[in-house]
Amino acid sequence: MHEGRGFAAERGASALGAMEVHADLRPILGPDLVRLDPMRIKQLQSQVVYDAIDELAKGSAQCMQLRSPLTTCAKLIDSDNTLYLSWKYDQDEGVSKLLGFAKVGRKKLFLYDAQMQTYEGEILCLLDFYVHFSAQRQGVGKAIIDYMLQNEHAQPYQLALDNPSVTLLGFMSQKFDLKKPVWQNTNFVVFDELFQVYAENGMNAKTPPEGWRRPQTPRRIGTGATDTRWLEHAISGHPSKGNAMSAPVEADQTPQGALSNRAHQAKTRKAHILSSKPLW
Ligand SMILES: CC(=O)SCCNC(=O)CCNC(=O)[C@H](O)C(C)(C)COP(=O)(O)OP(=O)(O)OC[C@H]1O[C@@H](n2cnc3c(N)ncnc32)[C@H](O)[C@@H]1OP(=O)(O)O
Repeated sequence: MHEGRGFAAERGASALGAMEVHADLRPILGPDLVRLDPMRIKQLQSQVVYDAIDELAKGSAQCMQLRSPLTTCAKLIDSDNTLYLSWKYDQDEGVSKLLGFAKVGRKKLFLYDAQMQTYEGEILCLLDFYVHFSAQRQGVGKAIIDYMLQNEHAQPYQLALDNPSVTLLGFMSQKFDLKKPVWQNTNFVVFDELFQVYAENGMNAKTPPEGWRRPQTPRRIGTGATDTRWLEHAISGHPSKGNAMSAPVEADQTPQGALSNRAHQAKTRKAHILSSKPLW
């Protein structure tokens, strides 16, 4: 426990329970489900909260066997991503407990459907999602995602998942009835429903959503020339804010990290998931 900072950051299988802060965070965080965009995080000006979020995010990295966390407050402040945090104040114990979070951001993705038809659009991406192990399977994750979707004005099938774990795919199947993941070569996963809704609506493929323009040069993805469609449900965002996929990849670049970086993890996880019998 770091007494000077007023929080008890447990690691691994400690008995402390969810990430605990020996302080009442209600005046700082407000409600127990909270949307923290970069501006809000900057305005918090609370090292205790920053440290607590960073510790919780380390738990996520440990779970995914990553050498360094994908989420830190410092990185968030410098990004276009938003953190949805679940926490609670325990009056009896006088501690605030950080239970879990989802980090989302909008990215411009090129996607294949199951028939290898390509699509292009800005998609709401689930980039990091974690509930402390002591609070898992109690509805916290579902509450975070519901709150996030409501705030982002999105439906579950409109989400792209960044390198999802088997648990996350099971969660999406069980809680949102999304059972047909379509793996992309970028290691994002979208769901078949995304393309079905597009097809059912019979939209004119030549008409991009508002705020979009077609690529200036024809794109070639993989080996074949592609006929790119616009995703009807692409969410318009802020192209000027650098949501493009050319943004730096958060991966451990050291030689030791090479084997455990996210891309490597994703490849092995994807191979494992695709070669396994479905778990749900
Ligand atoms: C894009 C990415 O971030 S990929 C990484 C996703 N994160 C992880 O895999 C980290 C480890 N897992 C977790 O942190 C959590 O289990 C989460 C975030 C996936 C879900 O949060 P929870 O609070 O447990 O979710 P919630 O209680 O709302 O729903 C539980 C459902 O999730 C799935 N689930 C959660 N834990 C498990 C588990 N250990 N084994 C199998 N399924 C599980 C099941 O579908 C479960 O439904 P059930 O309990 O009715 O069987």
